[in-house]
Amino acid sequence: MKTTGGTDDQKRRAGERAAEAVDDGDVVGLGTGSTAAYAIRALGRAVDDGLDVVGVPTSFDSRQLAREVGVPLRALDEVERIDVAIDGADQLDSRLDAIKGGGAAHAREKVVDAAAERFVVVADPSKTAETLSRSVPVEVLPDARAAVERDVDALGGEPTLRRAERKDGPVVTDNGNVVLDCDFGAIAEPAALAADLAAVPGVVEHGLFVGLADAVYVGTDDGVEVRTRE
Ligand SMILES: O=C[C@H](O)[C@H](O)[C@H](O)COP(=O)(O)O
Repeated sequence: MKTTGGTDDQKRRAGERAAEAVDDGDVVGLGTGSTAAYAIRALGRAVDDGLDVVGVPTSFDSRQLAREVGVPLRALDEVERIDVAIDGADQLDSRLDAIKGGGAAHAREKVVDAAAERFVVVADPSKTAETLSRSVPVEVLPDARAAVERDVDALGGEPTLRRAERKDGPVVTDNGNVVLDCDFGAIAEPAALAADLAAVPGVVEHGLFVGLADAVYVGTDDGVEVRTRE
């Protein structure tokens, strides 16, 4: 499922630049995916050098990596605020709206990213687009799959159950649910589609992140392009 045309160096530049913007004493949302991982590793090095931060992980993988690199962790319900969240994206448009969930982590990511005072997306140039058009990952209660498929179809989408690669059967999220990748073609009104999907019974969370990002750091071959919400 995960596809990206970006290079590791582009992702590293974006992740490391975002980590540099973390201040002493910050509570940091730790996103999921290969780009956010560079930020987590950079934070680990900064902690070694004396930075005082607490990380709130968004997935099994981000928790594991943060532990490995020595970022102190708290669960979301153990912190009173999140100062900044750093997270990747599968596609981004010029309004900073995003599609996330290529790694099926979007439900917890959305809670953490939305709770953050400042949400920074880290990406490579292959993720940017004028209009969002990738399939939208939709996390669904397993028993509701068929009903949600019918509702997605009625909304003009084409749902496909995400299947595991090294196991028979579906991908099961960190929350015990399944994922429908829903192809809506070019998404002219992301906010309207986000509201429609959120209203479908059985949908736990969808991967449209509309109006949430404050800034996007796009790593390029020779630097980082910073875009902020106007
Ligand atoms: O579920 C996964 C997350 O939404 C990731 O942040 C997203 O898929 C981007 O990952 P990557 O940086 O590996 O392309």
